[in-house]
Amino acid sequence: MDATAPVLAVRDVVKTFGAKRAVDGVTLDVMPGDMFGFVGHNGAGKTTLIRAIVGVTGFDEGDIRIAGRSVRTDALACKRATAYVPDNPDIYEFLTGIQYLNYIADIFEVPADLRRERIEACADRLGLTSALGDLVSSYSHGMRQKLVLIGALVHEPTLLVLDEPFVGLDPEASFHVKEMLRELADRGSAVFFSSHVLEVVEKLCDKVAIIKQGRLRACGPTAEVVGNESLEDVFLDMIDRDRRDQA
Ligand SMILES: Nc1ncnc2c1ncn2[C@@H]1O[C@H](COP(=O)(O)OP(=O)(O)OP(=O)(O)O)[C@@H](O)[C@H]1O
Repeated sequence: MDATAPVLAVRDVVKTFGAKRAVDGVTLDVMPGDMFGFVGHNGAGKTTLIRAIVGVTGFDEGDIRIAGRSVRTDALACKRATAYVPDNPDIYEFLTGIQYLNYIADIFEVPADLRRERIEACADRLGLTSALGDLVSSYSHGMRQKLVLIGALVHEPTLLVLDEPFVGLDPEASFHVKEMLRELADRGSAVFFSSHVLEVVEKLCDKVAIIKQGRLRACGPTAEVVGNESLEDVFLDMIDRDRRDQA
């Protein structure tokens, strides 16, 4: 993989719902090794952009490239390089945890010994090993979240996209997930995730983008975006300034 080429390149992307411009001309690059945090208020456009990136929804204008390939014209290659952890981990309830993981590993053609090794390591770390034989229908939200995450890591994606990955996780699981994401990025993959937990984003991410009403209001290395303030201060100042400008 070329370390100087973006794993994810979003260019002037617009997504409309009727008259609403949910994503309004967003451009950003996520590089190999990046932990990239995507923050914004409720309804700002985070999930809409994430869905466009992973190819579960289309978009009206612009271009999205994953490892140099366009999600419009080379969708399958893009999907092969990507793992997606949605905010609502609705997965096949009639499968057991291990059946689900083997299903994902089959799709991504992960060899048997490698998948066993990865599944064991991740499940042990997240405390899910003893539940892998149980039906997904018996899992709590947090257990489903962990299972989807293990499924995402089982094929060592070039790009991992997560929507609110820490919601529903207990503090210990949250700690391990942060470590696992960091380790994936350290191996050269790119991690892009949305979160409302600004402290986590500030601590974990080397880059951050702030979206408001579909437009990027800040984007770059976390240290530069934050300056001498905290990410929370920057975010709240932005909202205050906008309120004053509108008054
Ligand atoms: N399927 C849809 N049909 C119509 N409008 C939609 C649809 N999906 C999203 N929107 C609108 O697009 C805008 C952006 O929504 P989106 O879900 O991307 O926000 P978000 O930043 O992920 O919010 P949250 O933090 O609450 O999850 C909102 O105004 C929302 O109402």
